[in-house]
Amino acid sequence: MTTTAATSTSSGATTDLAIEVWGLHRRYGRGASAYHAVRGVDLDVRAGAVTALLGTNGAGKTSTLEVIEGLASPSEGTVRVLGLDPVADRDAVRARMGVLLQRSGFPGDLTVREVLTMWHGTLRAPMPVDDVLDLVSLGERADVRVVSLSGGEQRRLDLGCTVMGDPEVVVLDEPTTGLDVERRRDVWDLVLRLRERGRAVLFSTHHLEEVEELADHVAVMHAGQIARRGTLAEIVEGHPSTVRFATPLDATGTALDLPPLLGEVSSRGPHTTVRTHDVQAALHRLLVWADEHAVRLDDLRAETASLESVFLEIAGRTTDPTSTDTPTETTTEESR
Ligand SMILES: Nc1ncnc2c1ncn2[C@@H]1O[C@H](COP(=O)(O)OP(=O)(O)OP(=O)(O)O)[C@@H](O)[C@H]1O
Repeated sequence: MTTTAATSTSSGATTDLAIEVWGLHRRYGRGASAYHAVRGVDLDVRAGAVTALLGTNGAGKTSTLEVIEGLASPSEGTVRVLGLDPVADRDAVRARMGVLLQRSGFPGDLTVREVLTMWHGTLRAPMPVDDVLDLVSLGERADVRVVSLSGGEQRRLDLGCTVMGDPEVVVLDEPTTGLDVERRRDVWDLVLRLRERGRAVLFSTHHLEEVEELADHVAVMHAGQIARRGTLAEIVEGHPSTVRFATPLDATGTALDLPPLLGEVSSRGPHTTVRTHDVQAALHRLLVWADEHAVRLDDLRAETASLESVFLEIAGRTTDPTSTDTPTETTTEESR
């Protein structure tokens, strides 16, 4: 069965947006000591697509997801899940949304099968317990008590409960935390299967490779805001590539004058970095210049823009291995 969630807008038109967030703010506490964790987030999550909320620790991912999950009200802004308010219409939304929290609280003395059977009883049209055990590879652990499960097994049990009701919308807060590489891949497969079935999946993560593997759309969150969003290609597009090399010196140890290199050139300690939108031309100019001047370029490296370079820049760091040094010079050379 493949279904696509379609919800009605206020104008009566249908949309394939399963989750819509406009101008979301979330503050903890009141008055002068309030902490403003989410600062004007807009987000769309489509049916039949996987959306990643990628962010550093404390970026505000969980604070945002909790509002979408109906566990907290927005301080400001609007959230709609399948066209409904997840707090005011909580019962209607919960029947159609599966949620994986960062931590679950199943009683430790219940077995895996007992937990799944208990959860089964709370859902309208659940999958059989044995199917869920297979789906999350816990068949052989069915009679083990929750307290004796490893962290990864507990995570898979949580995930089993999340998908047992075959929800139209699935929200996963860091679904692969604590899982080894093999189990992480199992979760990825599960997410992709949900997408094939037309489900809308929103997950938060710190893992770049998880985003690259799974996400159709990415929202990069930092300091309570969405710093960038779009497809992976859209996010990376427009971000400069880098060329790095040990700063060439003359016999007296003075840095040689470089040719125009089609980008922003900066020197940190013994290295020079060029950030450019035309890495091939910049490299060509550099190598021709080095040949003509009989200069050897040590530690020469070229790196095209990637999700990692975008993410690290947003997080306020750089991929430059010499970045702990103090910058000594920055010039923009397009105009030369
Ligand atoms: N109940 C709370 N009271 C006060 N501050 C809070 C509360 N919950 C979260 N915060 C703060 O809000 C900010 C955002 O936290 P949140 O858990 O949403 O971030 P996150 O992106 O999910 O981080 P992580 O990846 O580490 O889970 C953090 O600075 C956090 O300390």
